[in-house]
Amino acid sequence: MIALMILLKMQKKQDREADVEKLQQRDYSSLKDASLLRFLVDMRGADVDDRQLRDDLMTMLIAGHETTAAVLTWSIFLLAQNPTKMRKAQAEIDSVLIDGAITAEKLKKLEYIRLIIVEALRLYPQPPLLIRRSLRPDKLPGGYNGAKEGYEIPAGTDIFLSIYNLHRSPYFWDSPNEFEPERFTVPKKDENIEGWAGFDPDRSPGAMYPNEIIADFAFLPFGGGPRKCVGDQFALLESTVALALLLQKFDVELRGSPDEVEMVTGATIHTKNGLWCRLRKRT
Ligand code: HEM
Repeated sequence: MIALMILLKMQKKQDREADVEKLQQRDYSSLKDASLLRFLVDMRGADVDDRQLRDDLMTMLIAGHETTAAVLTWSIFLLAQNPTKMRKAQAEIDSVLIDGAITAEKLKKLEYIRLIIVEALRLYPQPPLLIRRSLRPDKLPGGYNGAKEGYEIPAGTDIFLSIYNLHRSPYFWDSPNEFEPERFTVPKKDENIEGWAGFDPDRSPGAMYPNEIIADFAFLPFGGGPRKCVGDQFALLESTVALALLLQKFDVELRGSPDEVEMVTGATIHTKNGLWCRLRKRT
């Protein structure tokens, strides 16, 4: 943290010497010290205090780093227990990444890899809880099997939405605890669940992943509404590249039983003692 504060001071000092218009037109690709911190300092201007900058940086680190690390961990955990699905993923990778570097075009074609990642987010949502505080008194609808008259919410109430439970609810999902990336390719009717419109990919044509609109908010891998994740597309691309490059080169097995990999929850769901694997180079 001290190192971070020193870095902040150095970056802010440089800004005082630059003029504002030049800052706004700054070409980051040609900058010697291009970094997220540099960008935040530029955009926030000289008035912002160190605490705010530190908080912004921590938000980006936690929001963008822990979450992506967690989804990759659980994707590997699930694949290692499902060798048939791992081979299916590798067949897709082998047919798409034939030679040369990964390009945007090739990435688009790694559809099964993306489904694996979002299925891992269904089973292990990051974060597992979304939290809201009501600013005004409100009334929430009772929902399916809930109180007919709905729920009064006094001002100042903290509301915890368990996305973990929503994503494993038998109302919305067949075999909810099973790892089944293929489930997202099939539309699902509303199953007479009052207030739910079912799962319909036609609701968001061309979407990069089965999003909250397609699932009518039964699936919130990146949240929804005004506070939805700003990094969803980037996160999915980044995770696809990482997972594809790993599976292209290695077969992965768990070292030990899956039950030994205990979940610990906080801002994200992570493993208690890491995910110990045996990697075998593919021939
Ligand atoms: C797999 C990776 C990721 C997952 C699962 C994820 C998930 C989420 C979720 C569920 C929210 C909504 C939180 C809420 O409603 O309270 C959120 C917000 C946010 N995410 Fe992500 N995220 C990921 C990656 C990223 C990346 C890579 C970045 C930045 C580059 C990022 C930046 C943010 C920010 C800044 C917010 C707050 C948006 C706001 O409140 O206006 N996330 N993320």
